[in-house]
Amino acid sequence: MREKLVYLRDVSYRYPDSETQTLKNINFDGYRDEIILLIGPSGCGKSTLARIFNGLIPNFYGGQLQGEIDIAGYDPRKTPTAKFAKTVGFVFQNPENQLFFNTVERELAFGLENLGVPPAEIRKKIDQVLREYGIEDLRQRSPFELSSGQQQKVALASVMIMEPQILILDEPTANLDPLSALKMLGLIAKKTREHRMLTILIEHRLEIALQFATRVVVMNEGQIIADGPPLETVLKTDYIVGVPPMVQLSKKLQSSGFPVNIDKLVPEAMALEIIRKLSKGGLDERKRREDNRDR
Ligand SMILES: Nc1ncnc2c1ncn2[C@@H]1O[C@H](COP(=O)(O)OP(=O)(O)OP(=O)(O)O)[C@@H](O)[C@H]1O
Repeated sequence: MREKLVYLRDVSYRYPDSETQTLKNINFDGYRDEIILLIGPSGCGKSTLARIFNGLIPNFYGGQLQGEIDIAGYDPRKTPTAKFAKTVGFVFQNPENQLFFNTVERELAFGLENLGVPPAEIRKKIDQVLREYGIEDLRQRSPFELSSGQQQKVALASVMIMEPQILILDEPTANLDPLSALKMLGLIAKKTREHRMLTILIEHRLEIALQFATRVVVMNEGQIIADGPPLETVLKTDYIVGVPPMVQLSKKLQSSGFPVNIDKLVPEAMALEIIRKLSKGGLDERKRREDNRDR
């Protein structure tokens, strides 16, 4: 049976000075091994929902939070945010906001030191993480002198060194070029599989993110309006999100009676599928002509 790590029932939330609810009747379950892509128009409540997952709501933001909540056994209303740190890793859109120390090495050591991990073990873990994320050469550098892409990697590494069960990423590729974004999300997907985490990804770059997501959740005006397999769910809700051209093309082909089955949103896969269908159609047509001639 799949292991449930997040359980939300009828969850609503209102910020302290707000007159309206930002989240309304949210029902959401998240399981180990999932990469959930959370999408929806700007201001629909994605980051607000993410702040419940890591306990910043209500612990830091206050406000009125209602409903049943279980985040890996914790209710954020009864658990201090610091206690979430080992269980829920969070990478912000702007990594600078979560880097505090004068060297990358210190940055990576901080969380483990707080947990009382012995120094020799911390050193071993730092060596391993620096290697895994390809940032060995940054060890003694100041995080504040690094490029945005390098900072994103350090922020992710400093979260992953804690071996969280749940990883929340709020636009982790916002400052990256397309190739670096692809590599970053590829790395996150690999780590999700290796560490058997639940990863929740808020990301506007759908054409890249859809290649890695195992499920898509769509929000609008504080509510979840669709939840299911990635392509199917995006196709159903294209009036709300910026649908990548590849998805639009597959939808157009489908509605023209030419369904194509693609599981990867890459031109090569789409081209192969179309060629396969066309040549099959071509063969069928040749056979029909031959049959007619033989009659
Ligand atoms: N600290 C806050 N206090 C009051 N209202 C807030 C606060 N943070 C966000 N909001 C409001 O809550 C609503 C949802 O914001 P949120 O940042 O969750 O949306 P989002 O879907 O993540 O948007 P984006 O894609 O632009 O990041 C918005 O109307 C926003 O103005």
